[in-house]
Amino acid sequence: MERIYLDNNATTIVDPTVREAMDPFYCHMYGNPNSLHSFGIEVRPYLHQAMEQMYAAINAGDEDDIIINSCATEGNNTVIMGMYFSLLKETRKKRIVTTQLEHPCIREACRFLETQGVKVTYLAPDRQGLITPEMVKEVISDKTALVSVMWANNETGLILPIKEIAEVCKEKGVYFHTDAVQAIGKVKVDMQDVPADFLTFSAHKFHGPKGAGGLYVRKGGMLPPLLHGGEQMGGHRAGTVDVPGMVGMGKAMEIAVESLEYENTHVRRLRDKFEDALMQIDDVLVVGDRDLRTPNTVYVSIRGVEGEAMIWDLNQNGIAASTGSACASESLEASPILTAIGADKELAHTGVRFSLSRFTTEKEIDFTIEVVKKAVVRLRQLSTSY
Ligand SMILES: Cc1ncc(COP(=O)(O)O)c(CNc2co[nH]c2=O)c1O
Repeated sequence: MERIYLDNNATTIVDPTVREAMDPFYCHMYGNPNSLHSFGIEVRPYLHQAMEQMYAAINAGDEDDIIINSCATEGNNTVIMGMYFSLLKETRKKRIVTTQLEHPCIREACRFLETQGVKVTYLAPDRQGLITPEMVKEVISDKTALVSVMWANNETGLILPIKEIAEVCKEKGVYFHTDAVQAIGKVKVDMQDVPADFLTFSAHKFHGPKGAGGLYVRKGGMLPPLLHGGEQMGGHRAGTVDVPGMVGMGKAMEIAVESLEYENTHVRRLRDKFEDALMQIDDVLVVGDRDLRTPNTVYVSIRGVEGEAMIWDLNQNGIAASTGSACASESLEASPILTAIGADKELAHTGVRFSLSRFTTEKEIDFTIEVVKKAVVRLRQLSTSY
């Protein structure tokens, strides 16, 4: 059988339709959009179309901004560092509230600001693995400059109550940022319904190209640029625009929103079929209520089976999964989410994440179920603790 890719929360295949849309901008229409001659002018309508697709995909207001950048790591750093230079340095607002669930690019940016004298609160998830609006309300003060909470967790797929958290922040007059990397294309993202001030996304998470990302800034949101230089993106992000990347991201975002129904029916059905099969195995813990998770993700702990050992076994059978965020896959620390929900230390090291996509087939899921069952038997026989 062909290799099976079940690590879509790490990155996704570029949709062939997206690739087709990108192709002309490598060797045919390759001008710099800032150039005044025909080579530059001819690409601009395609960038405008891409912007229109992105605005429509998240229902952004006409006076809101979407700043095109290289990835969500850049977008998240732009928000965190931008807050520091626009608010934290100059005003009495010296605090940031975020969570222990965030991706390393949020946590590490906050840790850097702590070395600059900023006080950061890292909220711990509850026993269900969630951050609640009440938790945020409790720690917000008149010194809080920014609250940053991810829309959906990359390891477990757990969806956080972003609308309610954004409403708490609006009521308190505190800027709110959400990292929506794992939400776009999986749940509805509507900026007229969710009063977030900033939102970040990354094209390679929804079948667009790697190296393209976006930062939504609601009208009136002031953020200094992270990258200084030319006048691109209205001075909000210097650097020659990645034309094929931006065209690809716009097309991918349009398709991702059109595919929401498919993700939440067909992909969800395959995920649930896989999860039901996992639950037939003794001493297995699946993190989070499946109705509170993105439709493509299942994070499972199998007692007596080290996460890395399972990943190796799967890989030997041509199946790609992960122990969690690839950005942190080298760290052998226990998962904070498993620790927070009360999983014992042994279980907290056994997490394996499977993340499907609209390209996953039922045949692939059926094959993976058989491989996992055999791997559990084999690895438990080798275990000294099971
Ligand atoms: C929630 C979240 N935020 C930010 C990022 C960083 O995005 P990038 O800058 O485009 O790379 C990721 C990537 N998450 C993962 C990358 O590999 N496995 C993952 O779970 C993510 O899942």
